[in-house]
Amino acid sequence: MIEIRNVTKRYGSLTVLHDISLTIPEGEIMAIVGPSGAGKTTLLQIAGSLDRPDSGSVFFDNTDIFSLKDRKLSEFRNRNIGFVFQFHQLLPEFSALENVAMPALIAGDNKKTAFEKARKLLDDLGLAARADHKPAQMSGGEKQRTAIARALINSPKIVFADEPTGSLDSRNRDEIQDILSGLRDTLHQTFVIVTHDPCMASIADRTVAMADGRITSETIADMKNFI
Ligand SMILES: Nc1ncnc2c1ncn2[C@@H]1O[C@H](COP(=O)(O)OP(=O)(O)OP(=O)(O)O)[C@@H](O)[C@H]1O
Repeated sequence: MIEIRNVTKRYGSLTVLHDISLTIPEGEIMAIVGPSGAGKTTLLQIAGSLDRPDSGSVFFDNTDIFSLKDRKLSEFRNRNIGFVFQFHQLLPEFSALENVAMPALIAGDNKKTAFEKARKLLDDLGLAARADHKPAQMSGGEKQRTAIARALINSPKIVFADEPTGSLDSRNRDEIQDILSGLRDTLHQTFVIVTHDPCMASIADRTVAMADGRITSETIADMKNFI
């Protein structure tokens, strides 16, 4: 269970998040939607510990993550949180297999274990034949599937995804959506996904709408439960 409590973020005189509180339930896909500039990415970055709030806190189970010093916070992030970005951010000089194995090696897995886990994930995501390819030798959809495998390798509590289908055509978008909802259904993987894509929001169990740095509604799929 992840809990965002009274988070405020300012850039100079601009307040981009106003006293946001939000609980992220385990095993669900939460979509965050809203117009450009609403603060979605800023909230994702803070919830994912990549950026610190000016006030407020983020709890992962009982850990107040921003009470950790930078090095401990990096370790915590690497073990517990996966990220998928709009542009895959794979390292160009490494193969798909090496890119996926990297967070496991950083977390302390030995090479054999890390590469076995990476190969299994690539197999599961239909990329067995691409394991030795570098990002430049893969399609956009394949790169994004590799990025998802990388996000999953340390069995994170949660995966944060910022516009994961934003750079893809509709066929690849459908494929990524199927993968994400499949991971939710089989592994109970928790996802928080910032998206402008209405189809992506349709696989969400819960949709949080933001505007001007505030949460304007929270809708649970099929229940039309607004706050
Ligand atoms: N590093 C920064 N320095 C100054 N202002 C910033 C910074 N990052 C974001 N902002 C501002 O904060 C506000 C919220 O930005 P954010 O990227 O969180 O919005 P968003 O809802 O994700 O938008 P989009 O859908 O366009 O990605 C915007 O007004 C943006 O210009």
